[in-house]
Amino acid sequence: MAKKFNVIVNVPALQTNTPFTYIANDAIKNDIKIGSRVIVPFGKSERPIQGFVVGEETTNEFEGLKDIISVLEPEPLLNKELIELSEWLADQTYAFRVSCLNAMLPSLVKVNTKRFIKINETKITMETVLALLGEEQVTDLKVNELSFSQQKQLNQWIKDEFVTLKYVTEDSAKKKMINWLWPTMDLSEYEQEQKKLRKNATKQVELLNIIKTLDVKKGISQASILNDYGVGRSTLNTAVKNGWLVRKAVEQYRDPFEGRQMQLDQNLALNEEQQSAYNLITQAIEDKNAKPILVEGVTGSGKTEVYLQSIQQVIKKGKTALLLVPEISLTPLMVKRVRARFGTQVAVLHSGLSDGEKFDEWRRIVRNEVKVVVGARSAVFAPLRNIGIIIIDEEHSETYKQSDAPRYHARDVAIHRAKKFECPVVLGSATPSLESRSRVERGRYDFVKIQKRANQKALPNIQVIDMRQHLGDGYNENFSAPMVEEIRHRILRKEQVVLMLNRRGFSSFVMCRTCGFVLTCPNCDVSLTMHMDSRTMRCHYCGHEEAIPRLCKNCGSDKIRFFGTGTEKVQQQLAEIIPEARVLRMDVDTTRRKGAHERLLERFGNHEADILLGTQMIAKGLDFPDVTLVGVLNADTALELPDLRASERTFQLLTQVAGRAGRADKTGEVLIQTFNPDHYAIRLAQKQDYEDFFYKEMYLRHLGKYPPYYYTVLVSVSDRDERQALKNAYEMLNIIQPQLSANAIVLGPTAKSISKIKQKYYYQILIKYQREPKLHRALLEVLNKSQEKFRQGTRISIDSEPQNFL
Ligand SMILES: Nc1ncnc2c1ncn2[C@@H]1O[C@H](COP(=O)(O)OP(=O)(O)OP(=O)(O)O)[C@@H](O)[C@H]1O
Ligand SMILES: [Zn+2]
Ligand SMILES: [Zn+2]
Repeated sequence: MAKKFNVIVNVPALQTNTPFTYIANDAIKNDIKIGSRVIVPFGKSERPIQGFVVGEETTNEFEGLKDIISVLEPEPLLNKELIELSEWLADQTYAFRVSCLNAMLPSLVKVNTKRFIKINETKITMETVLALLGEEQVTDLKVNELSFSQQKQLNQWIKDEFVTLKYVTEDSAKKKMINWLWPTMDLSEYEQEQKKLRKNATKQVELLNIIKTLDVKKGISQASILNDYGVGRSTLNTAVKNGWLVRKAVEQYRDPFEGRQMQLDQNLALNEEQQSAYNLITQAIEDKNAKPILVEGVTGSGKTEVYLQSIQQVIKKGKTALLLVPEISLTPLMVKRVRARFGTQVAVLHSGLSDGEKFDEWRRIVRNEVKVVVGARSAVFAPLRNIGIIIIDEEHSETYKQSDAPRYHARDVAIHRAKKFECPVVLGSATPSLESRSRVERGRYDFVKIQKRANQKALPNIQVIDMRQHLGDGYNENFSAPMVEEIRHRILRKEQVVLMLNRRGFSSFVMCRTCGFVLTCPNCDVSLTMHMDSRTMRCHYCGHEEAIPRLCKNCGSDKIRFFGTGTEKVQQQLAEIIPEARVLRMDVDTTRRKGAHERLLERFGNHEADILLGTQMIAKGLDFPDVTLVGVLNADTALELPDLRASERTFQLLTQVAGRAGRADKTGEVLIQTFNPDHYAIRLAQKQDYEDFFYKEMYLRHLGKYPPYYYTVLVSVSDRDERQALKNAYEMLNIIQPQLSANAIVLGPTAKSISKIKQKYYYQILIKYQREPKLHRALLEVLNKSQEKFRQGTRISIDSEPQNFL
């Protein structure tokens, strides 16, 4: 008996939350599991498209159902738990189910449908068809590229059945296959073979001698025989023909750590505070308690050591662990530390990997070959089974919130998954988000503090330099006299310095020096802004995101300049003031190439430089024992932003970067240059008093009716026709408003801060609320409406807990 499955189809134009039912015939029904990717026919044309199996259908109705064409892989990339999670995620983030499923998978996994022309050679010759259309069109038909006369002729041929259109699907997820060779005979048989050879067949003899040394079970890669042993290709082929060796293509994982050495290390003995954090976590593991635990530990308090030992405990129990870090390519040190403890049991997922590497790491996880996954935001969907702990390091980081649909926060997803697995979620930070810290107050999270540094030293002393008074006493606008003096001292003492140029709030863009091309958003008429945290170019208006280019998109030149980082200029100024200082610059310009970030840090660690000069990317995670001075050149660039979290972000950044000083035996010092020395975010960062900051900021949020006192949701509407945009915004308001109580605050519809972008007008509605039980359904209705509006050209998006309201 054939089976039936419910499939969510991947048609971008048809954003749906409802699955369609398909039949799985006897040949494939046993290969299909919940989570499998399948190819199914869709629509009138029965175009083959990709879909995700989300459930089995058990009714007896087969009428009118179509067959599943094929299954894409024997072991599904998603499992039942993740399929269920996608349903929850769609509901929580007001996104369509298929966007959630796509967001969960590594980017490589996409299926493209191609059309080609099949020629009926009894009626028409291949030459005639090729003459009209050309080979490219015949193998990959793109009707929109044909002239009208070509289209007309083609349509006639189709009618006359001279040709037919066929579909092929191409899965972009490819395994890497390599040739492998195994010996087939035993030693005496090889001796026999050798005797049969002619005297001058020296190459064959040599090869036989190599074969005799091979491990029968393990075999050897063809590449190794050719390159390491210098065997000729034809000699090898003859050997295979003679039956001396058997050759097979085997799958090989692409290893993101290829060629890098790994030194295993050992547990450190925990100090008293670390021990109590560890005890709280391991107790929760024992009790299967999924209540999140906030670990508020000052910089350098040894939180990482606590994570590692907790993970070890989980592995001992035969379970797996998930460790999220802000954007892992920025914290290679963290990956190194995890791998030093757990070796090859670790898989890594982040945007710095190639698509192929990501795909392979993903499959290692699917096949239960790893125990620990370290990754950035989207790694929260890693298909680990039997999870025993989820840790979110630097839990306050804004990179955990995705700005495109599905607009999820990794913390919320982690908490949801942890409930399923009955395991603890550990949120770690020196400066927790207000959201998390306030949940501690309300008893929703457990809480433990680590107040002392692991080295038992005091936190570094922080001095604030009022730049209004020091303007002109230094050498230029970036360096005050005290800053220069302190840097000189360190260089004399052969200690190291970290200098940060705060770029938050500055817009940085990319220009080609050869042709002057500026990278702009494909949707809007604005230049894309560089984001160091996610290493992408982002459009601030539509949320479009793409990789930072290496070559000019216009002329292909590699002479690309990144404007606005300012670090280059500061580096020149430093060279004039302190010519003897050796400076390493770390910004998007110097870290574009894969692994460059890591190499720079390694060189700094080896004392190949005295000063590490960089943007925010140096604020997190660095742990260098000889850094005794941290200088912040400009603390306040972000304070002026119309962003409700401006103070919180500034406080977090300053505390983080200050924490890079004095982490080992030597005492650390921090200098902060600012034009706003009296601002509370700067004063409290100077005291490194998170708790004080928390209460002060909570008070202000309370006054302004902002998160975490109020929940927020932002509904945005855009259209080419301004009246349509506004009209639709009101229509959405009319769906939402009647469902709200008098306590909710509705702002808008108002035009966005830049209201017209590339012929499109933007309006938004912001809702602030505390308890509105009917709001959720109203927003789901808005989502449903958005599908209908999409066809009419209006775009509607819903962002729950937006990161900013601009
Ligand atoms: N129990 C311990 N005994 C000795 N050294 C320790 C201990 N725990 C941690 N350390 C060392 O202290 C330093 C700081 O630890 P770690 O980087 O884990 O702190 P952290 O809290 O994660 O810091 P941050 O939040 O600033 O990145 C590291 O060099 C680490 O090896
Ligand atoms: Zn845009
Ligand atoms: Zn160019």
